[in-house]
Amino acid sequence: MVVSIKVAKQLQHFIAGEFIASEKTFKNISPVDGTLIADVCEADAATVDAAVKAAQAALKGPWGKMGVQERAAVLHKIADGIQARFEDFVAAEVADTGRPLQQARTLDIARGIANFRTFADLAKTANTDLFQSDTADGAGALNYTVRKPLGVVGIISPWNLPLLLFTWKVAPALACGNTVVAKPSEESPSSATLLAEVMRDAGVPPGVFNLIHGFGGNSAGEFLTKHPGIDALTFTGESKTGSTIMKAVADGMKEVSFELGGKNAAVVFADADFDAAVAGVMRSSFTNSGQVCLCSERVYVERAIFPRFVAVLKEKTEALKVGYPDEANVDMGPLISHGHRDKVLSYYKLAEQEGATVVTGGAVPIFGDIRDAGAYVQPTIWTGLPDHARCVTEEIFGPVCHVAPFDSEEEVIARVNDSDYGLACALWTTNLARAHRVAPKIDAGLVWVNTWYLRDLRTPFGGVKQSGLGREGGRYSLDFYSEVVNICIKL
Ligand SMILES: NC(=O)C1=CN([C@@H]2O[C@H](COP(=O)(O)OP(=O)(O)OC[C@H]3O[C@@H](n4cnc5c(N)ncnc54)[C@H](O)[C@@H]3O)[C@@H](O)[C@H]2O)C=CC1
Ligand SMILES: O=C(O)/C=C/C=C(\O)C(=O)O
Repeated sequence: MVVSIKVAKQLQHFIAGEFIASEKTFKNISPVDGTLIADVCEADAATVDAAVKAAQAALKGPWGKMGVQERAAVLHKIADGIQARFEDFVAAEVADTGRPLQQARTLDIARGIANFRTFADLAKTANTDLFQSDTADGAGALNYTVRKPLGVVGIISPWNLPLLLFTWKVAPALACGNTVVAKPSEESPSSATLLAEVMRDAGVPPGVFNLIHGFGGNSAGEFLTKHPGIDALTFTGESKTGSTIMKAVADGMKEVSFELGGKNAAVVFADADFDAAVAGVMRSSFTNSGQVCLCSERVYVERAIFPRFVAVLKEKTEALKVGYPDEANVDMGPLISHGHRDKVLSYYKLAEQEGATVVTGGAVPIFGDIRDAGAYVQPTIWTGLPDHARCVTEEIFGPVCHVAPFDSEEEVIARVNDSDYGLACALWTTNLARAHRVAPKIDAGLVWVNTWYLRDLRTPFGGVKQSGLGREGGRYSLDFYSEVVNICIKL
C-alpha cells in the first residue's frame, strides 16, 4: 500500500511561464520503501540566472502594474487551483515524505490553500502608518507610509512541511507585488512542481513565479543566494544553513528572513490537566515523525507527577501505529530519507553512550515487508540525561524526547532558557496566573499554553537566538516582503 504520485516522472524547473528541463538530474526516492518517485532536474548557475532575469522582467510587465485587489484575486485563483487538485497535492506530498494521508489532507495541503487566501485578504485590508507631526511654524506635517514591492524575492524551503512552508513564503511575497525565484528542498520537489502547474493554469503572468530544483551548496540554492539580481532572501531550514546563507547574501546587503531550528521545551506543571498534557506532549514530540521545527525534544515534568507521566507517555507511545501513509489510523510514517535516519539513529546511539535510560524505542522497527527498505525509526523516549548532554542540547529532528523532572518554576524557566535555540515552548498548567507569569519569561518566539502548534496566520512567527531572524505572519510578512517608504508632507 504505497500512494502513487500523479506528477510527471521528470520534475522540471518552471521559468518565465514554461517548464524547462536541464541535463543534470537527481533521483527523488520514496522514504516508505526506497523506490524511485521521479527524476528531478538540477539547476546550474545559468538556469538560476535565467530564472532571476525572468523574475526581474516580470516586475516590469502586467504584474508590476496590477493593484492589490487584482493581485489578491490572482492569489485566490491559485488557492482555487490547489483546491481543485487537492488529492494530487496530497499524493505528491505523501509520496515525497511518507507522512500519513490524513496529515497531508488536514495540515499540509489545507495550509497551502489557507496561505494564499490569508495573504490575499491581508494585503487587501492592510493599513499603513500615519503620524500628524508638530512643526515650529505651527502648520504641522503629515507622515504616512506606503508599501512597495521589494523586487525579486529568493525563497529556499525545507522538506519537513513542503507545501506549507513553501507557500508560507510564496503567498505573501506575491501578495506584496514581488516576483519570486523559489527552490524547494531536493528531498520534496513534487508539490512545488504541481504548484507551478497551478500557477500556469491560474494565469499568473510568466516570470512572476519561477521554480528551480536542486541542492544547497554548489547547486541551485547557493547560486540563488549569491545572485546579485535578488532583492531579498527568505529561508526556512537548519540554523547552520541559515548562517551560510547570511554570509552569501552579505555582500549584496539583501534583506533576509530566517526561520531556523529549535530544541524546544514542553513544561508540564503538577497542576496541569494530566490527560491533556500527555496528549499534547505526544503531539508535540511525534507529529510528522518529530520533523517540525516546533516539536518538543525536551520535556520537563514537575517531580510530583513525573513517574506517572513517564509511565503513561510510554504506554501511549508504544500504542502509536507506525506504518504506510495510507493505512487506516496510522500515526507515524518514516523519516524523510535514509540520510536523515542515519543522523537520528546516531543520536539514538549517542543517548545510550551519554547514559540515558531508554524508556521506549531507540531502534529501527522491523516490518518484514518492503517498508524495511524505508527510512523508519521507532518513536523514542529517554530519561536520566544531564541538561548538558548533546542529546538534550542539539536539534535531532526525529520522533524523540527526553523527559526530566523539575522542582520549581524558577528552576524550570532557567533550564528551558539554557539553550542556543529559542523557537517555541509549550506550557501545561491550569493556573492562569502561573501561565501569565511564566510565558513572557521564556526565551522563545512562540509560547503556547495548554496547546501546541495552534496557528493563527495573522500572528508573528519566528525564533530568537539561533532559531531565527525576523518574524513572518500577518502584517510582519507584509512588512518583510515590502519596502516601507515614509512620505512626509509639510502642511
Ligand atoms: N525547519 C527546520 O528547522 C529544519 C531543520 N532541518 C534540520 O537540518 C538537517 C539537515 O537537513 P537539510 O535538508 O540538509 O536542511 P537544510 O537547512 O540544509 O536545507 C533546507 C533548504 O536549504 C537548502 N540549502 C542547503 N544548503 C544551502 C546553501 N549552502 N545555500 C543555499 N541553500 C541551501 C536546501 O537545498 C533546502 O532547500 C536535518 O537533519 C534537520 O535536523 C531540516 C529541515 C528543516
Ligand atoms: O506553521 C508554520 O507556519 C510553520 C511551521 C513549521 C516550521 O516552520 C518548520 O518546521 O520549519
